Amino acid sequence: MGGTFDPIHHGHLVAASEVASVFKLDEVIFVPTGEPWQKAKNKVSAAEHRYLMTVIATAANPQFTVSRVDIDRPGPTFTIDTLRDLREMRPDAELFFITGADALAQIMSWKDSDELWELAHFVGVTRPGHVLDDMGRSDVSLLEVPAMAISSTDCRQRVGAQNPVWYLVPDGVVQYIAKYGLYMDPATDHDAGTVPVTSRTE
Ligand SMILES: Nc1ncnc2c1ncn2[C@@H]1O[C@H](COP(=O)(O)OP(=O)(O)OP(=O)(O)O)[C@@H](O)[C@H]1O
Ligand SMILES: O=C(O)c1ccc[n+]([C@@H]2O[C@H](COP(=O)([O-])O)[C@@H](O)[C@H]2O)c1
Repeated sequence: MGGTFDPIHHGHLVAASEVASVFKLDEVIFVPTGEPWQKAKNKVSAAEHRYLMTVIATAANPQFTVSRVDIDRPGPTFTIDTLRDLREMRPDAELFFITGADALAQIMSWKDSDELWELAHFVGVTRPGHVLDDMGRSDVSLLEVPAMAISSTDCRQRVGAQNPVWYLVPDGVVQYIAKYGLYMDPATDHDAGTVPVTSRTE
């Protein structure tokens, strides 16, 4: 499952869990984007913060892992590169790409969108406020997941307005946001505080 995860929230986790169960997946790899080129650059938190929040949020589930492929690859993040890298790392795996209704609706604007379908099976999940459409493709599956009307935008705005994000994001992520002072000033860049250094492996 790819995402900017700024921050990761329970909508992401419920969607991943439901797809894993229905499609009997061995593992769900969360892949935080490096530079999400379709989002305003100065409005996205440092990749290390987003990566670490994703690690914290997924730590309790043995089926969930986090990959650095997108944040370690320089330049804008394209899913075509994500899937090629994952395929190289896991040549025997059958890949599924989990995406919400809003992201799926944009897929034809993604880089090399014609070639994406050969690299993975796409699973589009329902998301409150968005229409889920498989674009008539047999290589896209649609899945209704428990409705979680949560967005990262809303979580950031709540922190900026000093409203709680408890139970919208995992507890450890609430604490991480407070520790590094993320999203405190909605008028400025999210990249507040010192970015922790992590090792550059998968
Ligand atoms: N509440 C949700 N239910 C189902 N899918 C979701 C939900 N929130 C996000 N997704 C999906 O998860 C993926 C990553 O989303 P992303 O990290 O951009 O979160 P977001 O909440 O949409 O962020 P933002 O509000 O900053 O745009 C996308 O495919 C998106 O459609
Ligand atoms: O490949 C592209 O051109 C492309 C353009 C926009 C988004 N994506 C991917 O879609 C996923 C969700 O992105 P986002 O911006 O909604 O967090 C994430 O894995 C992104 O890398 C991919």
